[in-house]
Amino acid sequence: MKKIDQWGLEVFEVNQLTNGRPLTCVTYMILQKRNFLETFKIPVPTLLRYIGTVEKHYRKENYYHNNIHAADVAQSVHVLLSSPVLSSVFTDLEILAAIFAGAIHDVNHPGLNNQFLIQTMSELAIIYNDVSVLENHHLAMAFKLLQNDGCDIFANLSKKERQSLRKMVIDMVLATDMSKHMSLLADLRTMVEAHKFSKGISLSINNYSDRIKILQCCVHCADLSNPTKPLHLYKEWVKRVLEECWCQGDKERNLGLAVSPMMDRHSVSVEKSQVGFIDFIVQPLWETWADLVYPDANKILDALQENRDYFNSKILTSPSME
Ligand SMILES: COc1ccc(C2=NN(C3CCN(C(=O)CN4C(=O)CCC4=O)CC3)C(=O)[C@@H]3CC=CC[C@H]23)cc1OC
Ligand SMILES: [Mg+2]
Ligand SMILES: [Zn+2]
Repeated sequence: MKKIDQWGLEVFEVNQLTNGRPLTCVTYMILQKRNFLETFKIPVPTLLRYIGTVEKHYRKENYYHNNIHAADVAQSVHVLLSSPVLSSVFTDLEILAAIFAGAIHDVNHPGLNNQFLIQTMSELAIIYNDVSVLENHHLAMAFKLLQNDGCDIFANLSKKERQSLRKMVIDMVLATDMSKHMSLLADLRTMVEAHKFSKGISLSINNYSDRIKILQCCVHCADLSNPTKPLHLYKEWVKRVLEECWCQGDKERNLGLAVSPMMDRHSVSVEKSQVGFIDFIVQPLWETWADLVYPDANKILDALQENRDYFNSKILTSPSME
């Protein structure tokens, strides 16, 4: 756990070493490291009870959207917000909100995406009227669990702090809905461009909409950070996300629904889909983030490029190669 501050934490080892409680361990370590247990008067038993309950509400049967992914995203948010360029930009409350958002952002994920839940008129889609169905569910579940006996980790925050934290967490988790990706990226690009003109002035942002935009991008970057991690970790995440997608594809096929491209175990090219995912989604986002925190994310960008080249080199260019 000495590596809690490093990019590329061996989160699958942490899962083994903690008997399947990586989220509880990682969240405790991060809050302890940042002295947030004292700052926000969070009793350790309350934290362990709450985050332990949240961890239990992640579905272990999911190959990808499980408690290990949550631990990975929370820890990635922690490292991103430790970036020197961002030091003294955000308040402790904002950082607590972002780490909390990372920890709970996929809680009780059913292993199916919004499109499937909407198409099959699932109970969740009915409850949330087809709008960011999963993300609304994760938020509602996380805040509901706070009301369990002895679980209110924010009991000693002021009313104003609790309201502010709740709004920021809602804004951050709703922004992990991939349907918001393009608009979030466009806003981040606009801010980075504006910041370039105020060259030299450290990132000073005093309005909520700009501050929350950067925090939303931070959690979104963490959620899309698999391709920026050491290759052995990235490959494990690829295996897991495909297994989960293929299970959905099997359900779609059995229901006579159109099988989404990435979900069809009989047709997807693993390598091609990773190169496409990086080129269309991951690289543009991380390039913009790296611009914002220049030069702090350069090594992450290099790792992303190396991983892209690895998968690109594995694409079978001609049948003779097979
Ligand atoms: C480790 O590998 C992955 C990890 C997460 C995801 C997620 N994917 N998604 C969307 C699926 C549909 N999308 C795409 O098809 C993107 N894309 C192309 O444009 C060309 C090829 C390709 O894959 C956008 C992302 C999610 O919504 C998941 C939930 C939230 C965040 C990322 C997750 C995808 C991964 O590998 C493709
Ligand atoms: Mg999600
Ligand atoms: Zn996620």
